[in-house]
Amino acid sequence: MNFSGLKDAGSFEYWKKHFTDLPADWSPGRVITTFKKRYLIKISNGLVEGDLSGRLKHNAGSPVDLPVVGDWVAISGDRQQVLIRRVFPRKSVLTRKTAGRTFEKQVLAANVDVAFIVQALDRDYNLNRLERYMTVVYSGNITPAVVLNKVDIPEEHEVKCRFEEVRKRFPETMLFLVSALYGKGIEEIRHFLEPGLTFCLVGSSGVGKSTLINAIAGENLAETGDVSTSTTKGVHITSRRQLHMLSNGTILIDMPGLREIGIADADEGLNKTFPRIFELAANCRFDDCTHTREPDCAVKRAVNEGTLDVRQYENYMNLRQEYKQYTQQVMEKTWKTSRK
Ligand SMILES: Nc1nc2c(ncn2[C@@H]2O[C@H](COP(=O)(O)OP(=O)(O)OP(=O)(O)O)[C@@H](O)[C@H]2O)c(=O)[nH]1
Ligand SMILES: [Zn+2]
Repeated sequence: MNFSGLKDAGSFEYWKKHFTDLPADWSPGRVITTFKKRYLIKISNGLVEGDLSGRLKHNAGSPVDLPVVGDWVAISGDRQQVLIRRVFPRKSVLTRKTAGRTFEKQVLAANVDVAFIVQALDRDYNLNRLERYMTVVYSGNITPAVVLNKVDIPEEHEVKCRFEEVRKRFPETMLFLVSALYGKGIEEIRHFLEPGLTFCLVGSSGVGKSTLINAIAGENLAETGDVSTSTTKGVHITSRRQLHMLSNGTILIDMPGLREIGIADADEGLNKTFPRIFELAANCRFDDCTHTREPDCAVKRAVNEGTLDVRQYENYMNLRQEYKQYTQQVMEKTWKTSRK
């Protein structure tokens, strides 16, 4: 397969090895955005629009198997009709349980290296929600970084306080204090970006993700979502889930504000987000301790002794419960389907 000319769509070394024996007329590409049932794909010499091949649609076990922004795919055809033949194995995924009472898993983006979790230092700031996002990001095999935006709004001491709070909770995680609107902290973020890697921005609506993308890129990328129309036959993209290729070789994926990000995959994510609880749990008397009523529970003991923040414990228990509910529902659904 010819990967040359795709460097600006991200590092593809990982996928190269998986796809050495594909038909000669297939070529690689990366999904830039999806709209309705069509896909915009970056290929070695430009952008093309494509559909799913019948076989790919037919073989997809669930919507999770269909391409999303960031996916590396194999395509065939010419510019008249491009078909996506295969989705390459994903290195990482940003997933969530879909909003509402359904228990569907939704893949929001694939092959993201680093996720900037953006919170605004106005009413949006919430440590519990930050832990929720951390869990989702870690679970998807993505490295988190935290951006506290709108530092121009609160008093200086409040900014400092929030900074310390997040730093203390996540000492290993990159943390940026930013005012996207006034350009503060943008240079630090640019410095952190790495050519070839894929970054995405997640966070609630209105925290300033689009403003931040534009500030980082130094141009208005996120507002209109336009892509080079000369190579896409004038397609106008309105999707907010879009991959931008910056001039320094970094890839940035813009995400719409998420009202709700339910926990779908979490085991690893919870352990990484709450490493202290994970460590403590190793000393509980029972291996399957639920850290509620069992005797000799090291987690509860730490809460009672004041060495583990009770708020952190409660948030952990909530997220864990949510994850359990999700897996239970999935199991029930699978069981019902298998009996049909
Ligand atoms: N004061 C202040 N306002 C900001 C800052 N960054 C963004 N805003 C404002 O916050 C509002 C929302 O910004 P957006 O960039 O659209 O937020 P978003 O996260 O992309 O929102 P969604 O598109 O709904 O997901 C706009 O009015 C911005 O001008 C900042 O650093 N300081
Ligand atoms: Zn326990």
